[in-house]
Amino acid sequence: MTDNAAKGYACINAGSSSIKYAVYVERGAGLVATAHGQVEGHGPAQLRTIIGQVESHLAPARLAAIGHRVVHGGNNHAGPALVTPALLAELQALAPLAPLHQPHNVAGMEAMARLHPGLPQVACFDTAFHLGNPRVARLYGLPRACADEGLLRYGFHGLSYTHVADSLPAIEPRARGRVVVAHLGSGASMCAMVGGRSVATSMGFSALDGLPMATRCGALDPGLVLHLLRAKRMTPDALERLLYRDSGLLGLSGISGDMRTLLASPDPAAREAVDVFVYRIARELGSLAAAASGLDVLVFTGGIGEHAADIRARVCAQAAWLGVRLDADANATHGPRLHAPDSAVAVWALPADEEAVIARETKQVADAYPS
Ligand SMILES: Nc1ncnc2c1ncn2[C@@H]1O[C@H](COP(=O)(O)OP(=O)(O)O)[C@@H](O)[C@H]1O
Ligand SMILES: CC(=O)OP(=O)(O)O
Ligand SMILES: [Mg+2]
Repeated sequence: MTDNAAKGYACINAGSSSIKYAVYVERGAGLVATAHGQVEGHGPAQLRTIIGQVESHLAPARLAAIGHRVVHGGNNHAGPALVTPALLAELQALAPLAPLHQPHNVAGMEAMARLHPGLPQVACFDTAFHLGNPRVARLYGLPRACADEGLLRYGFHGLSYTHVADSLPAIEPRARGRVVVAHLGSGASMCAMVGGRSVATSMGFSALDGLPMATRCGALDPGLVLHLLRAKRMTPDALERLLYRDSGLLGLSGISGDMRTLLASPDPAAREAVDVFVYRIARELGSLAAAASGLDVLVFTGGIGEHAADIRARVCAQAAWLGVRLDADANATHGPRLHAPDSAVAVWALPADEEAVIARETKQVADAYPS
């Protein structure tokens, strides 16, 4: 292999339940995916599997850089950044704010640095897409000093929203209007975009806020947290476990955090968990439409958003007041165009492809790096 070989990029997306990965190689002026995959869990064995997959799907390209999804970038990163020892320390310090993600994001970087010392690695931030939200959308009703310390809304799933913002103009004439995207996966959030930019989002300071998720609680009254600390004498660790791992669809159903399992279950508790999920999405949709001053386009993405026709139908039925009308046949076959001819709102189901955004951002940063 020579330096003239095309450049290849490995993309690593450590989510809460699994690691997704992809290999992209340069072809002409663009990037083409040669592999896309997912491994359950986050340990060294999973990283070894990914490394094997990357090596076998790279040739004849040479590995030019490795890109990582990083869930929390704090306030300092409005775009992707080269991984340095200082950046790693900064990302580690943010780990308590994203305990299901950040430790795995950092572990992936450290493992790849051991395997490929000197190879550029790039951090691609979920938070970057929302950093330009208006200040009123970022502030909590806390004393000003709290905001000055960084106690603000950040928002996540930004790589997925970037992918939607990038793909929508090719298929939807009103893509640059008032768009709400529902990213419904193991983690779930929603984002209002105007002109292709985020103006508000359902997640906040941490990836706990907003919608109930597979195992996370979603928005809570902070008074309830105080009650758990005081009256129930919960330790911070026990509280973290309750809110991040034992709540959401899993906690509500007592059965599973996996939507497929719940939809297949006749158990009333499974049905109620799904009811709460749908209800909260519909309420958040109204809130985000208010933040965007209206609704032109609604996009569903993520594992549930792409594949669960029943969930989409129920959310859209509750959004009839906004002018949403679904084409039942198109919805049953996952569109991607889902709206009926008389719908005031365009509705789409689009695949989540965070790895495509990681590849593009990684190339952009690595190309500027002296090799
Ligand atoms: N055909 C389907 N019908 C309903 N739910 C589905 C379907 N396929 C996947 N899902 C759900 O998607 C969720 C996982 O979404 P995904 O975006 O892959 O998650 P992650 O956040 O881990 O990346 C799970 O709840 C799973 O049950
Ligand atoms: C931010 C977040 O919740 O990510 P994921 O959906 O990958 O768990
Ligand atoms: Mg995900």
